[in-house]
Amino acid sequence: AVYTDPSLLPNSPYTYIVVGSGPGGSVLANRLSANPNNRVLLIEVGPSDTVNPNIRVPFLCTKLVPADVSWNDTTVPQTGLGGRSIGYPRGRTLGGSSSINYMVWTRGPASDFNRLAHETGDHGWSWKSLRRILTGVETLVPPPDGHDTTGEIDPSIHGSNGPVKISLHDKTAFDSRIFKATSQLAEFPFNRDMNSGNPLGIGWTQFSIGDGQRSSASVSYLTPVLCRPNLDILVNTLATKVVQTGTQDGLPIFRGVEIAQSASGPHFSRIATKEVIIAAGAVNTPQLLMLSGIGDSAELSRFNIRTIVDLPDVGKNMQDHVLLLNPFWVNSSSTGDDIGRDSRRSKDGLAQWEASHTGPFAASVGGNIGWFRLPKHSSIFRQVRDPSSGPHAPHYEFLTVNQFFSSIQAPPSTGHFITIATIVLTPTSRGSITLASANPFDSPNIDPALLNSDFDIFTMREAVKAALRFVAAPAFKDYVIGPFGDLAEAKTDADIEAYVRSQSAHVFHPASTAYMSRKGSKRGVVNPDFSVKKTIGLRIVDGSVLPYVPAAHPSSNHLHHRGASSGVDPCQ
Ligand SMILES: Cc1cc2nc3c(=O)[nH]c(=O)nc-3n(C[C@H](O)[C@H](O)[C@H](O)COP(=O)(O)OP(=O)(O)OC[C@H]3O[C@@H](n4cnc5c(N)ncnc54)[C@H](O)[C@@H]3O)c2cc1C
Repeated sequence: AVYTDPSLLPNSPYTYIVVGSGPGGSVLANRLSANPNNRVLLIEVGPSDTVNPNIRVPFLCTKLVPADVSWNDTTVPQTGLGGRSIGYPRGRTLGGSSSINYMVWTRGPASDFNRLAHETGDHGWSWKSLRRILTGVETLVPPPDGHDTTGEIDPSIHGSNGPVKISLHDKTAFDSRIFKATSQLAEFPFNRDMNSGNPLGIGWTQFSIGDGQRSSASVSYLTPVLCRPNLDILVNTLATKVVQTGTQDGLPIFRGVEIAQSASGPHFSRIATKEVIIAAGAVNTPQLLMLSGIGDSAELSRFNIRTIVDLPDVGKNMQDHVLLLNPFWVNSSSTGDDIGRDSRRSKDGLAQWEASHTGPFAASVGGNIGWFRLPKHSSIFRQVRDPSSGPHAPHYEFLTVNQFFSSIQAPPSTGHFITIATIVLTPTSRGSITLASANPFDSPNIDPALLNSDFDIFTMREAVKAALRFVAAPAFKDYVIGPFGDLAEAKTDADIEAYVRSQSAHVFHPASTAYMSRKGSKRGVVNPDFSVKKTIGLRIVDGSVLPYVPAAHPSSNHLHHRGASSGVDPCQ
């Protein structure tokens, strides 16, 4: 059942309490409640994902930030961005960020998983071990326009019975030019399926969209099991603290959770008989740990919080992908620009989606993706060790959008555009989450340290130059007119660097703030089985545990946690 008031929760004890309902928490709540002997409580601070009807409509994904279902946070000033603070949205509703994200579905390179297996000493994390699970979470369905996708995806590496529906998007005129360009420029080869473990090249984007609708973690893992009598979901309620309930073999047991709906309102506590699992995401998980006395003792004492477990790496090692949106003028009226400008077309598009879940509103942004490496002999490698996980792992990404797209520059009222987003995938900058106050209802200090290293700025600069080379392919002759705005003025490396620093933002992929290390290692926050070091009864299962932000869009990676479902048994 779904509860909106903590005072109405049943009194009988829960076996597991899960905090946060993003991809990490939803999968866990589903899997644990599949066993009828477990009683599971899932706590989410945001409302049900049914409160905002735009969540279901793929094209409206850019309208969910900030909204009633997103955290409205900003970063601390970012030195690498010329001192700007930028918005730092995450989902704040059932499904977490998977309910507001852009639904790009990527597994990442095999070597990312193999590096995790190697560094944690746990072979279960290897690509070979996880491949079956990666396939098992998906059901590949036709695109909204039903076109023949032969040659655009390799169905043999995708699932047909998993909870998350995935699909390609409808074809556009821009797509055919992109694929022509891949046959003309050796630097940008075609890759039929980037989810094979070797993503290098340009291919069709796969989306967690099924039958024209968002297939979020909530839709895939919670909705089918809402009627399980042993699963309670509490929304609109913040977990303010995990609470020590005892000691065993000298280690603190954390099986208690304190919850509240406002700082001044009543606080309640619940106890799990087996475990508390934190899945509050890479920003809020370290905050919750620190508020609970788990973290760097020096940091905690600044807020008069008694240290129960001294784990200095809590909140450290923060990583995120840097994003730069590069719009180009084009000589074509078949872009998505007019839909945003013309309310009649927009109304018609929405009406078509409502009637049949087809048309422009059935698509997200980012029709094609390219994954690339810096050349081996790049000067930066004389100074910095290659931070990628292996020779088949990318350093940067292109994401193509068939319209003007920018979070910084206002959309022009006339003209037609394409946008090539360039993204740094292997940042060497490391940021942090620190407490701003001891009040759990206050946001923490968010410092992703974007573009804070020579490698990151070098890579973004080279990615922009690669995008300029790409649109110079013969396939775009008479189509791409030229770069829009500040990029048009950037002629030298120094100009491009200034452009990069003034226009970059992040691509909403915070990670690594409670990272995993070998069992017994003094570094890190969790062991390879997600248990929090030096504690009993407490685990973390979300993006914060990954030691490196994946060279991919990470939502799908999160679902790959071992134990993720291959199929969900709906309640009868
Ligand atoms: C705008 C946007 C676009 C994105 N686009 C893509 C994309 O196209 N493809 C992709 O793969 N990834 C994308 N991502 C990233 C992806 O969605 C995240 O990496 C993923 O959802 C992280 O999962 P998580 O379980 O770690 O945390 P989250 O999804 O952030 O979930 C955490 C949940 O915990 C809740 N919570 C936090 N603190 C508490 C507390 N104390 N008590 C109770 N509840 C709490 C939050 O409200 C939230 O619902 C995007 C993200 C955003 C924001």
